[in-house]
Amino acid sequence: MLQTRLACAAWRWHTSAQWTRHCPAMALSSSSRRSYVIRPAEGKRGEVDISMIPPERIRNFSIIAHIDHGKSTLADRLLELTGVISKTGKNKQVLDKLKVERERGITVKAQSVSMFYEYKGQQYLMNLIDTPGHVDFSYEVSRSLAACQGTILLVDAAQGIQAQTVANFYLAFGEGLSVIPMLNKVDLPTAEPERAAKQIESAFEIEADRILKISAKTGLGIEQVLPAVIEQTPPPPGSAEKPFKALLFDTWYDTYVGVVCLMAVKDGSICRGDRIVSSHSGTKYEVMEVGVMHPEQTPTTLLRVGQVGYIVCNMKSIAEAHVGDTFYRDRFPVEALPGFVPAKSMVFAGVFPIDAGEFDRLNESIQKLTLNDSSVSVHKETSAALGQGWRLGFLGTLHMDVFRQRLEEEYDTNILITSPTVPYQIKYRDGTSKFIRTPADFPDANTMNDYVESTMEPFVISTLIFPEKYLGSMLELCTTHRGELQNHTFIDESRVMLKCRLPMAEIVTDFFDKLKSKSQGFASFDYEEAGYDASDLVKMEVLLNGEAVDALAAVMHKSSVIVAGREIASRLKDVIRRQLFDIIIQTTANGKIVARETVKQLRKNVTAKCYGGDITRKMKLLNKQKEGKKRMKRIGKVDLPHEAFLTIVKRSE
Ligand SMILES: Nc1nc2c(ncn2[C@@H]2O[C@H](COP(=O)(O)OP(=O)(O)OP(=O)(O)O)[C@@H](O)[C@H]2O)c(=O)[nH]1
Repeated sequence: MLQTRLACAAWRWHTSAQWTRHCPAMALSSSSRRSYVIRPAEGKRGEVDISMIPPERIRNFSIIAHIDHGKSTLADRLLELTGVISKTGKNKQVLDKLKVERERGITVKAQSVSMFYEYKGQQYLMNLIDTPGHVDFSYEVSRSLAACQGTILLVDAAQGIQAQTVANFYLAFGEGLSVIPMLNKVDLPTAEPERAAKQIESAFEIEADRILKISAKTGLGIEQVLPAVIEQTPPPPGSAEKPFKALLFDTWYDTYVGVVCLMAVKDGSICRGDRIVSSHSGTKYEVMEVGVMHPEQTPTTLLRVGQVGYIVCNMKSIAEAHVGDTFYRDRFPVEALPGFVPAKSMVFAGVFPIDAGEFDRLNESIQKLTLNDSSVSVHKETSAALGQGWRLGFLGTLHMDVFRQRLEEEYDTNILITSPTVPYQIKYRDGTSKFIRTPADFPDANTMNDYVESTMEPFVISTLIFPEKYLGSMLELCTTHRGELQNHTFIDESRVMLKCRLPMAEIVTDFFDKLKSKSQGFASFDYEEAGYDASDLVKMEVLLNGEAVDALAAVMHKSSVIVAGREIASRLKDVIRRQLFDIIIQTTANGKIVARETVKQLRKNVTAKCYGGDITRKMKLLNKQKEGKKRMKRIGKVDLPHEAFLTIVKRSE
């Protein structure tokens, strides 16, 4: 420990020109050497010590692309090429570590990995950050880009440019990153690399002859990828002589070591035993471990300027890790980095434990999971129907669904989640305003006119890219969702890019499903926020046997009330099981009843069909019924299944 500390201290005295000669690694015992020596690719000679790599030979880069264009598969090939994982032929999206990612085949969490690569006789440290493609996770992309100097823009040669290709290109361009264009999937019979290259040329003003053509699946052209990254990405800026300064850009919770912070070191170096300070809170911490992802957490002696690695320090509470925070060495304060614009929640949903006794455990699970996903906002909420819970804010409905799945699978929780709603804004006559995250807080229809000046809803500018033959149906889709066409342009002879201003609430419902079905899967879609506008909003309430259920209330545009009111009542009728009494379902808006349905009473004896005395069969049926009841919530006298709370969001044509 002391040895490491001395080595680290000695290290700081050396200029970058002297560093190889006086590398502290040389002073360490062979046992401590093991912790920072990483083997290069199979068949290559020797071992590589990460502290031996000067910043000029570090490249921090990411891969950005539209969903499914092959980022994670390309990452697999690069990890194989550099010997981080062996070439078994079985590696599939190795960096998609979460169960939810493997099940859904999508990346939801950016992952970083350090690799060594020999180029022109020199060892390079290549830090790759694999990012998600879906718009709901673009916050992960923008945070990751802050740790990089270059990015591979990957485009499927068969599909060409899609909506998220455009959005991610502009994110990288805005960050000033060097963009390395590549066409993937050239092995596909449907690939049209020349056409896709032309699209890249016309949309992003990138010369077609700069674009590499590869197949991440077959490995074709893979050997050109890292040389292109080295040639086209500048080394990380920063100085070895300046005091330590690092950007915290990701965190997660590790069962063994607790809070792990992923940092990009902007200046100086840090090692175990050092004391660091958070610019955000001023709290001091002792560094317990530093290391790189290779692909798992691999301890190293130090992290130095230009590197991307993790730090474990004695953070007691998970709330202390503030993504975007700048850390510096105790007694060597630095100017804080600008950090990140906080993620803005676009949809909110209530989360409640099915069993109220589970509240504390669920609270802890939510805290741990939000540490791994800082874009989720958390507020406590109490519902008359569902008791104590939380109102969580997400970046979109896929984000919400992934969070729910992770909460249930990784933390073994049994939760009830309500229909998502967008944040509405209420402007009052006294000049004040308020954001409404839950429909239950929407002003009462009877008294609203006395004190409310206007109700506002959030809008987005959406980008749709699709083959020309779908132009008519795409325009119709936008107008039926209260969209306002802004413009449309051709990105090549037969593909259209359409920009349209839409209320965010329309996207939360079923816009994406309809887009896919109306374009037979050929349209892609992305959006960015575009502020608030006044809108004629109404609160719809649901009454069960005359009792309003706050957790089922929804806010909607006046024009949707009749259709939505009928649909909600009829969907609830479909999902509520018959009980020992009639259940009257009513939907109301502005104090008027919009629709009414009845679930007729039924005495249900699940074992009735079991003639004879087969007790095991009876038990099986009773257990099955009990299992179903676990997901029920009793509202007054009525048992509501989980699906009842999600009926508000779905809408048919
Ligand atoms: N034929 C062919 N298929 C490929 C190639 N690269 C990737 N794929 C396939 O394309 C699908 C998506 O690949 P991923 O690597 O998961 O794509 P991704 O961009 O990481 O996806 P997200 O992270 O969810 O955005 C998988 O079924 C891959 O096997 C390629 O070069 N050729």
